Amino acid sequence: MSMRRLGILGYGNIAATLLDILARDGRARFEQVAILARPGASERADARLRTAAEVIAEEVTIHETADAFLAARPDLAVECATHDVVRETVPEILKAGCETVVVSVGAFADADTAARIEDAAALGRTRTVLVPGAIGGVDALAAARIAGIETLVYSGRKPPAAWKGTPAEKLLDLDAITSETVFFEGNARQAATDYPKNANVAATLALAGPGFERTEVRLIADPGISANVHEYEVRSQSVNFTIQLTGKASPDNPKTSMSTAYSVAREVMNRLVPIAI
Ligand SMILES: NC(=O)C1=CN([C@@H]2O[C@H](COP(=O)(O)OP(=O)(O)OC[C@H]3O[C@@H](n4cnc5c(N)ncnc54)[C@H](OP(=O)(O)O)[C@@H]3O)[C@@H](O)[C@H]2O)C=CC1
Ligand SMILES: O=C([O-])CC(=O)C(=O)O
Repeated sequence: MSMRRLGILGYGNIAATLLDILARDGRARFEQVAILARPGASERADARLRTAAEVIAEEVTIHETADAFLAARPDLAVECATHDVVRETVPEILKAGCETVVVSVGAFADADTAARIEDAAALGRTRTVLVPGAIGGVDALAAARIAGIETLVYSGRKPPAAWKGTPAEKLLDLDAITSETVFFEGNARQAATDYPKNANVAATLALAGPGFERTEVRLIADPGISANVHEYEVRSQSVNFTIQLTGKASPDNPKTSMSTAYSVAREVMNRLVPIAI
């Protein structure tokens, strides 16, 4: 296939895991892997990503500006950074005509960001692809949306440690709770806005399903589990279904399910193989 240069925005847990997965899988071989790091952080990115990237690429380059990243002419960019990167940088990448896979899907809860991304993709005559990430069943959900969705109720349940550094800290004592505690009930727009590192799934379900306002979300801290449990129930004109995924937490980031990086790897691999699935 013709994908010779891979670009990665971000150098954290998902970026590192993605490169490890591709290196272990062995099918991916690139002329270049170009990485966009935060200004001043290229040494950290280098230490974290270079070894695995060198297994799959002839050349590995680390850049600190979008212009320098684009000068590497990536055939595909993969965003695995933050909502800010989706808002500030992804439009530039798209305008330059580079297809971009986005994992920080919650950024689309901001209507202005969503409009900028859409305009940028049209200007660049390319597209952005939102990965399912930590959730599954997005194919069935997006198909049901065409028929008409009546209700979608989602709950995201994680161990208390995964909610550290979020507004949940002000709503409950994460170190002291002894039973599962629902601390957020609202729509997907509010969830994705208030919990940018923990409610990307809510945004994905909203975008594939009935929209941000009509996607009902419950967020739960549960001291009785060690995994990230995502569950949703859909009622639609064509199909009703319930899905539950128990995602193992990433060793490097308990907020992020390990399955997310595999979902991104699938998206990349599907551009390298003759039969995509
Ligand atoms: N769609 C889904 O199902 C899921 C989505 N996610 C989302 O995926 C994203 C990545 O997750 P994860 O890898 O676990 O998070 P990490 O925090 O481990 O990694 C994020 C990386 O992005 C880097 N970064 C921050 N700002 C910039 C910038 N301006 N330019 C380049 N890099 C930048 C950070 O650098 P530094 O360390 O210097 O801050 C960090 O290395 C998050 O937004 C997360 O919310 C996560 C799980 C599921
Ligand atoms: O990785 C997960 O379990 C889901 C997650 O963080 C998110 O939805 O942002």
